[in-house]
Amino acid sequence: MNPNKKRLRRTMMFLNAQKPGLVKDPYIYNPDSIMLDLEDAVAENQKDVARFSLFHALKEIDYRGCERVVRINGLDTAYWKEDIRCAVAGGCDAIRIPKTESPEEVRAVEAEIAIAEKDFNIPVGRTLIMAAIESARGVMKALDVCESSERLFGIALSGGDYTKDLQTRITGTGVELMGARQNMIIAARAAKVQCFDTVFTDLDNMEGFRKEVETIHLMGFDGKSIVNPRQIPVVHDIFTPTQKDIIFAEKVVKEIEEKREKGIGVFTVDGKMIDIAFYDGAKRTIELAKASGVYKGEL
Ligand SMILES: CC(=O)SCCNC(=O)CCNC(=O)[C@H](O)C(C)(C)COP(=O)(O)OP(=O)(O)OC[C@H]1O[C@@H](n2cnc3c(N)ncnc32)[C@H](O)[C@@H]1OP(=O)(O)O
Ligand SMILES: O=C([O-])CC(=O)C(=O)O
Ligand SMILES: [Mg+2]
Repeated sequence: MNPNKKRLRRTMMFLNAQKPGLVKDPYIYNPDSIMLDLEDAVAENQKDVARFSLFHALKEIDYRGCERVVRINGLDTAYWKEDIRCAVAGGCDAIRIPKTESPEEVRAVEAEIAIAEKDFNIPVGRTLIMAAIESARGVMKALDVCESSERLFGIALSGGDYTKDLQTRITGTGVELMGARQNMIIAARAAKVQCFDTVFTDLDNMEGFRKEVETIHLMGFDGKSIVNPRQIPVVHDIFTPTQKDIIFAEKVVKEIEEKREKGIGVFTVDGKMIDIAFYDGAKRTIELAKASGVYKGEL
C-alpha cells in the first residue's frame, strides 16, 4: 500500500492554479495539503493557461512536504485527460476528481494516471486519487466509489454543487448537509478510507466556521476542504488532540496492556470505565498526536 494513503489531512486548501500569488508559497500557512484547482476557480477561457502554470509550479516550487493535490476538470469536459497528464508529469501527489457519481469514473481516471505515470517515468502507483461527491446520485453511490480503486485515499463532500442538486442552498445551519455528511462518513469508514467535509465560504463568519468544524470533527471526519489560510488555525486547533486527551489515551493504552497480563478485562481510568473496546481509539489519538507533531510521550 502507498504509505501516503493514510497521511494527516486536517486541512486541504484550495487555490486557483493560475494565480501566481497563491501558487508560489501556500506552504507558509502550514496546511496539510493544498489543492491546486483547474476546475471551477478557473474561467473557461483560462483552462490552458492554468494547466501550463500548474505544470511549472509542480516542477519548480518546493512545497516543503505539503501534499499537492490537483483538482481536474470533470469527466464530461474536454480537459480532464490533459489535466491528468500535466499534473502527473509535474509530479503531483494526488488527483481530486470533481462531481464523482460512480466507481467507473474513478477507474477511468486511474487508467489515465497509469498511462501518464508510464509516459513520464513516475513510479507506478505513486499518484493517489480522491473523489469529490457533489450530487444526490454521488451520495447514494458513496460506498461503491470508496471501494473503486486501490489508489483512492478518500472522499470529500462538495456542498455547493450538492445543495444545488438537492434544490436547496447552504444555510449555515448544516441542516441541508446532514444526510450527505452522515452517509459519506459511514461509507468511508466501512471502506477504511478518509472522509473530508466541504468548504465554508462565509469568510468573515469565524464563529460559524468554528461551530461547523466542531460538528464535523465530532461526526468523525478526517478534515475539511478550506478556501483561505485564516481558516487553518481553527481546523488544526479542533483536529489536533489536546495534551489532556493525549495523557488520558496513554493511560488507557498502558492500563489495558498491563491489566491484560493480569487477566483483568474491565477497570477504571480517572473514574471512567475502560475495557478492550477503548484500545483502538486511544491508539488513534496517539497516532494523530504524533502525526500532528504534538506528542511528547514514549508510546
Ligand atoms: C466552491 C468551490 O469550488 S471552492 C474551490 C475553488 N475556490 C478557490 O480555489 C478559492 C481559494 N481562495 C481564494 O482564492 C481567496 O482566499 C479568496 C478569493 C476567496 C479571498 O481572497 P482575499 O480576499 O484576497 O483573501 P485574504 O485577504 O484573506 O488573503 C490574505 C492572504 O492570503 C493569501 N491567500 C488567500 N487565499 C489563499 C489560498 N486559497 N491559498 C493560498 N494563499 C491564499 C492571499 O494571497 C493573501 O496573501 P498576501 O497577504 O501575501 O497578499
Ligand atoms: O469541494 C468543495 O467543497 C467545493 C465545491 O466544489 C463545491 O462546494 O461544490
Ligand atoms: Mg463543486
